[in-house]
Amino acid sequence: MAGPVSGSAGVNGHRVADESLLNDEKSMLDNDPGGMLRATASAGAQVREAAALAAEVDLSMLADEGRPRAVVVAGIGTAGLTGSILSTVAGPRCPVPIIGHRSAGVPGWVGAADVVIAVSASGRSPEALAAAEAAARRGARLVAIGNPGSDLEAVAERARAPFIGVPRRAPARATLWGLTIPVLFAGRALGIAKLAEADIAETATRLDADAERCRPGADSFVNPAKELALGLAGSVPIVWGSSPLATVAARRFADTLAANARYPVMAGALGEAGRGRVGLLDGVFGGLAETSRDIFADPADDADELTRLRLVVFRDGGLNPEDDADEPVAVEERRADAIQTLADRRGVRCDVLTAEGGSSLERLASLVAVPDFASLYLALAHGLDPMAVPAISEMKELSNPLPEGI
Ligand SMILES: O=P(O)(O)OC[C@H]1O[C@@H](O)[C@@H](O)[C@@H](O)[C@@H]1O
Repeated sequence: MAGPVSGSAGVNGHRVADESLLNDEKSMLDNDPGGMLRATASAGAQVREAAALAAEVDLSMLADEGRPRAVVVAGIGTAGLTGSILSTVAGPRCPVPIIGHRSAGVPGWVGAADVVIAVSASGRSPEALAAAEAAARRGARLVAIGNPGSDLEAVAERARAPFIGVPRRAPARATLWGLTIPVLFAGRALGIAKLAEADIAETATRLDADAERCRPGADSFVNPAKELALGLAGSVPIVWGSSPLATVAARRFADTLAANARYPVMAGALGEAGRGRVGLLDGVFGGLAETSRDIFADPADDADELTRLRLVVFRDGGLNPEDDADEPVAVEERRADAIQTLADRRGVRCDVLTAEGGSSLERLASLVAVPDFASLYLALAHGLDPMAVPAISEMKELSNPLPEGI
């Protein structure tokens, strides 16, 4: 296997994924100095800790004035994803619109009849801070979630708004569960999301069990995350979700594959993809790659050359008949079967993950846990530190205004 290369701009790694890098637990931990594997394995603990922290905060004032006109979940990156999770848990019959807002401030219509949930793992993102400030200015009910002692806590305090402090022990993207649970508590206090204690406990237990199956010491033939990562290696991953819940998990996988493993990914809802994006199965990375191959070429020669699509389908068996969704489960199921048939016809390999569990929170967790680990193993197989992402820091540096006087 070729050694690591130094790419332009000081980016180092192996161009071709090296499975052997996933065999030795100690060297994997050495190559993950920021502890992303450990942080990801703490998902179950994050759920329990965040539930305990959220339970200590009096959220009753959120419901004081009755049902809000709308709920805005403001935050960027992983914090922003919590808004989609709240929508999923609230379900298709939620009587109040839940709007994710992923840029600074709040939408222009937000006023005293609305609730703003401002989320930031660091408690420092300009987007969440501006949202909390704007909510307070406009007289909207506010709850803020993030790192204790942060600017966000100070804004909440000034606004006399509840603040749920979740200690930041890892980058935001490895703190998804610590941020999600308080957002769901706020949704429950508002009467728009059902969240039974048993659902929280079962979700935490499932995340623990998945972390155990995906632990660094478990070899790739018994470790579903290593298996998924190695299958995706060298491909262009396409991740489609069969239902709204599965689509949230698909988007999460795209985020972690891009940030941790630095792979280009397309992700979205299968229903919508079927009317447009599915066309990519016919192109140079899909069916055309198969037909254009020189049949006399040595397969070993083009193994590194030919970049192919790899489809990942997240299926949500839709176990909650009470959800009473607009689209019958059978339609989703047929569509998920169809895409697998189509991929097969084009010679595109396909991985399928099917949600498990009784509550929507647990089903979501069952589609997030293994892919989260897979994104880390894919990074490690390329010799990349899954935590330090130079492009994100450089992007921040380049887009920050110069200090005055320079
Ligand atoms: O959750 P906070 O701390 O506001 O960060 C929001 C986002 O910021 C970006 O710069 C990245 O670090 C993302 O991974 C993160 O989700």
